[in-house]
Amino acid sequence: MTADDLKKLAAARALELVRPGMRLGLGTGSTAKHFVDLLGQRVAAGLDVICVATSEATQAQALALGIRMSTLDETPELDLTVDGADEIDPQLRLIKGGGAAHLREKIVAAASVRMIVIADDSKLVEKLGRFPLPIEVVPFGLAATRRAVAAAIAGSGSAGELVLRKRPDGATVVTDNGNYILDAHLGAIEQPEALAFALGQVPGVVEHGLFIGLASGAILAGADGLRLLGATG
Ligand SMILES: O=C(CO)[C@H](O)[C@H](O)COP(=O)(O)O
Repeated sequence: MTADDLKKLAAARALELVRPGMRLGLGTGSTAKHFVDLLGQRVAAGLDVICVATSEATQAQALALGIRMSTLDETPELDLTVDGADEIDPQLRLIKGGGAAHLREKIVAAASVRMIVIADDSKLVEKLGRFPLPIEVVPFGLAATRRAVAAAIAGSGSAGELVLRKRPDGATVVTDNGNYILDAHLGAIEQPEALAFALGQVPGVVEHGLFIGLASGAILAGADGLRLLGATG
């Protein structure tokens, strides 16, 4: 099985959690895309749900599939969000934002009674940090914010290079919210909670990709089948 087959397997298992009338948060990325595709098939067959997207890309995909879309202003509480992740540790702490969508993803997850993570099992790590930690920052004052972010990282016991995220054509990546992404190459994050707190104190940081205490469960697909972490019933 390819990694993409595994992502689809995890997405299909998450679809079993969906009930008629649910208010759903729809994640972003290649794994979440499978979930939205499968949900679209169920909607075409008559399932009635209302959804909030975590990115413009997911919004466009869902609308094209005929899924009824709402906003957090109209629907401020969601029953279930299904989203991918870049890394998942055994305590269900996550790194997200590889697709630059972690600000909306975090807002949507926080508005949800449950957040279920779907991924292939290569995303499961003992310690977060091998994947660069995305930090969304406002363009104004970038150099000053960057220095403050570096100081916050050092002060919370981590170290590593900060790289302004670029597109393949060399242009700076701009998020759906008009901001930039600094990717922190940290290697291993020994104290995720301390780092999350420190980054949250930096003016100019809009949101970082550490998701702590947000995921209720994870569905991980591997060559040996599905592995469930936390509450996935
Ligand atoms: O956080 C995300 C986007 O901001 C994605 O969920 C994360 O990057 C995983 O993506 P994929 O399912 O394509 O591996």
